Amino acid sequence: MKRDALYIDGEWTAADSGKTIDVVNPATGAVIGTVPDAGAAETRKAILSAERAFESYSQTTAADRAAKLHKLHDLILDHQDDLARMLTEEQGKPLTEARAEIGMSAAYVRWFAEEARRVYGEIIPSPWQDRQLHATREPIGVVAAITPWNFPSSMLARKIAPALAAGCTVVAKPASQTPYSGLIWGQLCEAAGFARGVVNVVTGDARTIGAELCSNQAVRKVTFTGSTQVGKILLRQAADTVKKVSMELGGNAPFIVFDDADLDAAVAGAIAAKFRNSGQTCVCTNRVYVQDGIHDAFMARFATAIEALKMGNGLEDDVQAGPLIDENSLAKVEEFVADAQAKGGNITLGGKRLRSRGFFFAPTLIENANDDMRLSREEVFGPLAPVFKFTSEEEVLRRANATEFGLAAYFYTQSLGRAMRVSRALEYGIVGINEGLVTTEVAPFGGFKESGVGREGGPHGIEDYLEIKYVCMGGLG
Ligand SMILES: NC(=O)C1=CN([C@@H]2O[C@H](COP(=O)(O)OP(=O)(O)OC[C@H]3O[C@@H](n4cnc5c(N)ncnc54)[C@H](OP(=O)(O)O)[C@@H]3O)[C@@H](O)[C@H]2O)C=CC1
Ligand SMILES: O=C(O)[C@H](O)CS(=O)(=O)O
Repeated sequence: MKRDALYIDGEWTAADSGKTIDVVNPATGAVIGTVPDAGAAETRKAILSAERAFESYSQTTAADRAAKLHKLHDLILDHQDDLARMLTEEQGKPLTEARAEIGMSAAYVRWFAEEARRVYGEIIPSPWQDRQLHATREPIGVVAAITPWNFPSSMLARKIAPALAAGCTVVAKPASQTPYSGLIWGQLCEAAGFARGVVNVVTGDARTIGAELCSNQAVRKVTFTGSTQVGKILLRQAADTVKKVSMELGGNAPFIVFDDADLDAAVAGAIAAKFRNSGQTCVCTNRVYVQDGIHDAFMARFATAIEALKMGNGLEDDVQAGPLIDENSLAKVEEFVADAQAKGGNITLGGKRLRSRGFFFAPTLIENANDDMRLSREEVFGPLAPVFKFTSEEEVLRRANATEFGLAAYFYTQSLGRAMRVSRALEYGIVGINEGLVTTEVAPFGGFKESGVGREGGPHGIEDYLEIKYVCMGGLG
C-alpha cells in the first residue's frame, strides 16, 4: 500500500528537484524507503489545486460529503492490517497499538461523517419589523494540516475528517519520520470518491513548506499537532494573514495517586498512561505523584508491572514497548535521566539504552523525584516514570498545576468529594479520574495554557472548520 510520491491535484509526483528524504525503521535503524523532499513551489501547486477544488467541493451537499466519508471509513478498516504494519515499520509502536491507531482514525472519520449532516444555522428574532435575520455556517476554505510522527495516522484523521465534513479542502504535511501513514490518505480519499485537489499531501522541508502554508493568502486555516515550540512558530507566521488556527501542542501530565486509591487500578492506569507508544504521546503521564501513606505499596507493584513490560520490535508478537523515534529522542531521554540522578533521584529500574540496533530505551522508574529536576518541568516524551511523594491534597494540586502546560491530568481516588474537588481544581483540558486511557472521537480533545488552541473531535470539533455568516434581509416592510 506504500505510496512514496507527493499527492498533488490527484497526481503522484516527485519533488521538482528530484531530491528525496530517507525513511528509517526506528526498531532496526535501517532505511526502508524514501519520499520526495518538496519545497515552496510544490506547496504552492498543492494550495492552488485545493483552492480550485474548493469552488466546487464547498457546494456539495452534506449528504454527499457524509457518504464519501463513510466510504473512507470502510476503506480504512478494509486495509487496517496493512496500514498498521506500515505504521509500525516507520514509527516503531507495537502492532497492537498501530492497529488501535488505525481504528481510531476510522472512528474519527465516521464521527465526522455523522457530524457533516448536523451543521445547522439559526433564524434570529429580528428587532425590526421590516427585516429577517438568520445565520449560516459555511466551510472556512483551504486548510493546511501539519502533523507529528507519534500518531501519524490518527492525528491526520482528526484534521482531514472535520475539514472534509465541513466542505473544506486540504493540504497536509506529515512528519518526515513517518510520511507513509500520511501519503496513503491521498490514495484512500481518491478511492472514497473525493475529487482531485480536495486532498493534497506533500512531504519535504518542514520550515519551507510550513512558511508557505502559513503565508499563502489562499490558505484560510492552519491546524497543527506537535511541539509547543513549533506551534508558536506557526502561530506567529499565520498571524500576518490572520488565519484561523487549531493547535494541539505539548503536555506535562501529572498522575496523582491518593492514599484512598484502588492500588491495582492505579498501577494499571499508570502503566497505560505512561508507557503507551513508549511514552511518546502528548497525554502521557510525565510526573507520578504518590501520597505518603500508599507510596511504598504503590512503588512495589509499579516496579513489578514495569519489569513485566516486553520491549522489542513492534512487529514481533506480544511486544508492549517499542523504540523511540530517533537518536535525538534517545539522547534527550538520557539527559533527563542524568539530570535526575544528579539531583538526588534513584534509578530503580532501567535508565539506559538497550540493544545495539534501533532506538530502544529501557522502561525506567525513578524514585525520590523532586521539583528541581528537568523532568518535572519539561515534557520527557520517553519511557521514564519519575515518582514524587506528596502529603496533602492542597500541596499536590499546587505542584500539579505549576506548569505552562495544561493538556491531560489523571488522579486515582475512591472519594466522590475528592473526585469533584480535584477535577475542578486541575488546570487541564483533559482529566482522567481512575482511568489512564481517555481518548475517544466523541469527546473534545485539547489543552489549556500553552498546550494548545481549540478542540478536536467531539461535538465541537467541526466548528473550527466553519465560519458563521450573519444575514440581514431588509425591505420586507
Ligand atoms: N497535543 C497533542 O495532541 C500532541 C502534541 N505533540 C507534541 O509534539 C512533540 C513531539 O512531536 P514532534 O513531531 O517531534 O513535534 P514537532 O513539533 O517537531 O513536529 C511536528 C510536525 O511539525 C513539523 N515542523 C517542524 N518544524 C516546523 C516548522 N518550523 N514549520 C512547520 N512545520 C514544522 C514537523 O515536520 P518534520 O517532521 O519534517 O520536522 C512535523 O510534521 C511533543 O512535544 C509532543 O507533546 C505530539 C503529538 C500530539
Ligand atoms: O498525539 C498524541 O499524543 C495523541 O493526541 C495521543 S491520543 O490522542 O492518541 O491519546
